[in-house]
Amino acid sequence: MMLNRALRKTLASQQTRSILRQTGLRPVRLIAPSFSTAAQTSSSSLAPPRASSASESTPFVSTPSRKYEYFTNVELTPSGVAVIKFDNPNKKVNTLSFSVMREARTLWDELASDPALKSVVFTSTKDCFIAGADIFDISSVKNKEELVPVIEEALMFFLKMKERGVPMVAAIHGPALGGGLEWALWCDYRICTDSPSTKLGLPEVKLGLLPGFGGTQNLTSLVGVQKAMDMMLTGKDVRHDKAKKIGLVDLVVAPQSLESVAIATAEGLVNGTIKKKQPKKSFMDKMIEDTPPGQYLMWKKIQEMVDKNTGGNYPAPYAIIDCVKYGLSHSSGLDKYKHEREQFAKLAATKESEALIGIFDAMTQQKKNPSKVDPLPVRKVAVMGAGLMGAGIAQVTAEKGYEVLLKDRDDAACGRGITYMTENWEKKLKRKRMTKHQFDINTSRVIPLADGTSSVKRHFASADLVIEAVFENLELKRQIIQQVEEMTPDHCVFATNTSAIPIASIAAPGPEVKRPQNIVGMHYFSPVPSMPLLEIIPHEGTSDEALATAFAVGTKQGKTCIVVKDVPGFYVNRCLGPILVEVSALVKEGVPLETLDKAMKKFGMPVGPITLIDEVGVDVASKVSTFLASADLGKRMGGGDLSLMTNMVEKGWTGRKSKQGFFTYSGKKDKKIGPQVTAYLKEFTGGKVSNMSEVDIQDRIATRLVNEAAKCLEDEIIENPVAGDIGLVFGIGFAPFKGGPFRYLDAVGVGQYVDRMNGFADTLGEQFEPCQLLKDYAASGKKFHG
Ligand SMILES: C/C=C/C(=O)SCCNC(=O)CCNC(=O)[C@H](O)C(C)(C)COP(=O)(O)OP(=O)(O)OC[C@H]1O[C@@H](n2cnc3c(N)ncnc32)[C@H](O)[C@@H]1OP(=O)(O)O
Repeated sequence: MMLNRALRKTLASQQTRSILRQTGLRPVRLIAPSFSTAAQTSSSSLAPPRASSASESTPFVSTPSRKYEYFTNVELTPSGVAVIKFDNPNKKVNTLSFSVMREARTLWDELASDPALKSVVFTSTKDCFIAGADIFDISSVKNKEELVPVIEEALMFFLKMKERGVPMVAAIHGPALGGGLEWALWCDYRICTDSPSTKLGLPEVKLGLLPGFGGTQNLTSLVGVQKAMDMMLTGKDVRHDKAKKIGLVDLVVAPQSLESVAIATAEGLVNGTIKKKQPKKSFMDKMIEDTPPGQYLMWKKIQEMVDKNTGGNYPAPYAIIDCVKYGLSHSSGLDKYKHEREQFAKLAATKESEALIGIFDAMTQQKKNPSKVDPLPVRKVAVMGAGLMGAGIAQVTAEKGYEVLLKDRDDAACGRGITYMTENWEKKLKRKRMTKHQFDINTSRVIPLADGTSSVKRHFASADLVIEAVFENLELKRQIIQQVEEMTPDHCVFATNTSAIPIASIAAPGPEVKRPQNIVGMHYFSPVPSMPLLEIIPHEGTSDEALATAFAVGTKQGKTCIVVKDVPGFYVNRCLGPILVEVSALVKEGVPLETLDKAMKKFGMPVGPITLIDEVGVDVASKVSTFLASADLGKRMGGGDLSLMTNMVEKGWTGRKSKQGFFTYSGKKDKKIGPQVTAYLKEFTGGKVSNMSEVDIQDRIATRLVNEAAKCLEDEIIENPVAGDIGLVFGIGFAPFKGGPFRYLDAVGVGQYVDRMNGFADTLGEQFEPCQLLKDYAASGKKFHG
């Protein structure tokens, strides 16, 4: 959410443009990226004096074995700096679990009583500062009211540390998220590294929560309302340069200098050579945040954005707004923190939070490679086909450090692919989501190769993985395999990006295919750079190595991977089939298109089904649904009239791309239902108009989707409900606050769901009959998630 930009736009339109030019867009000076550079400007307060080296430290606790479970032995330097290092044993990241917080209190009590203590540095032994409060501890508390005293204890602990009156420095390398950043916000000085892994953020909103360790208050005082709201309402993290620019950190250094600079800073804060920074606001920010008209506009804009983005379905953003507003009107005393923790506990008890935490858990679980063997080492990836799909795959592959060959039939086709990638990277560069250095490296990693280029064979001779993204044509795909097998080494994995052709047919042994064991399906979603899901489809003969390799590369490309069975539509499109039929049935019954879209947006889908069809293309939706209708889904594809879309394709109404689908598009945002579509629908429906209730529309579409997901689980097309949830949330945007189809079933109650489906089956037909698995769960009262 570009809150700042939006507010500036509003204010600018109110005769403040000149002020904006003079003040609001003034460039902010960035800090030198490493300590060595900072040290050259030694008179600046940004350049701390040389640190007493870590090797001069004397052990504070000189036990031979480790004294604390979650911290390394704390050291006190000769100048009285205590270096406290978070170090969760046997875990990749540090979290603030209940036990860590308990031990932190004990540690502090011991440390604070030492008169030699002059200042403190908090840092970590891992490539992670702190990933936040422990999400699983929060989930494990059944009665969420019990979280209030737990958070109160944490707050008392932070206050107690502050009361000791010694300067505290947070030395951050790697993620400092949620409660981790909140810990740093209690410190007097924050230093972070310029490593790409360093990111600072308050992502609690993504878990349906709010920052409960004082974050809503402390972040707002530090960086101002607009920037704090932007961070807290979107949950997005910021990198070192942005963190410095907005005043979230005071200093940025190279990782190798972090500890010594932090110690030197702590010493400087004690002896007065370094001053604690006071938050500063630009003139424009003061106008917006500190004047009644500015505040009025600011809150109006924030409210509008939250309403638009959440559809009223997510309580957390509203609670965050409430806490910040409360804090601004109760700025002194501890009331504002009390209010914050009470709101936190309320949110933690919501079903939305439970669902969103479920998604986090599922995403984490899906990062684990399910294969029994190690993936093959992959250095070079060849992408066949430089269309939208191929270029997108090449882009995400190059971004993650692989060498990429982008092959197509001629220079023009390769050029289009390269242009697509370059334009995307230029956008990132412009938005400061990528440095010029990264841009240059990425572009240099991709080698375009047109058919017939003399070096093709040489390049392919060292490819470890080939991903094919050409037309959906079985013969063509097999011809490509033949070419590739001739040029590549024996270990090279061949991944086919198909949405419709069975992997088994592509990999069937024959003159074209000699290494079927190396073939696996990798089904990407379009547009590849922004869609988070990847379906990985082994056929019966796929080797464990090939599967493991596809999974590892997909995960490294930033995708959440689910392994699915080789059946028509795989998982996501298979579930989409029954929805498309049901949409055609509802349209045939005379439900207006806008009503359909509105109902499903209210259900929580990011866009309604009519808009979705126009966006993916009426031709694509029509092809998928007719393909699935002729596949093995039987009665589950019944009950509609797919000529709705095939007629449209014949008319050339293919959706947004042709400016004419269900809607007529006249601009980026302008769309309406034109007279030709109204006339067509009149003919299609026989003039019927239905005033079906919103709930009935939602249930008719949702039941068919959810039933198909359950049938996929019954038929072992997906491995478990976790994969089923993540697949539909990330693949088609199934309401994230419902947590996916299986969490949704658990929340509604499978028994009730089955009753609803049976009711529809009685009146509308067998396409609504619940699958056996749903009937079994309804009978036993079992839940999909524990
Ligand atoms: C009042 C305060 C409230 C809060 O603070 S709520 C929590 C807010 N924090 C977050 O939402 C951050 C969540 N975590 C992440 O975004 C990522 O993780 C990281 C960026 C920190 C690291 O990513 P990567 O390097 O890819 O590792 P990985 O596979 O995601 O996680 C490694 C292990 O760490 C566990 N983990 C990560 N964060 C937390 C957490 N906040 N609470 C509990 N566990 C966490 C995972 O589950 C997994 O565990 P396993 O290895 O057993 O699968």
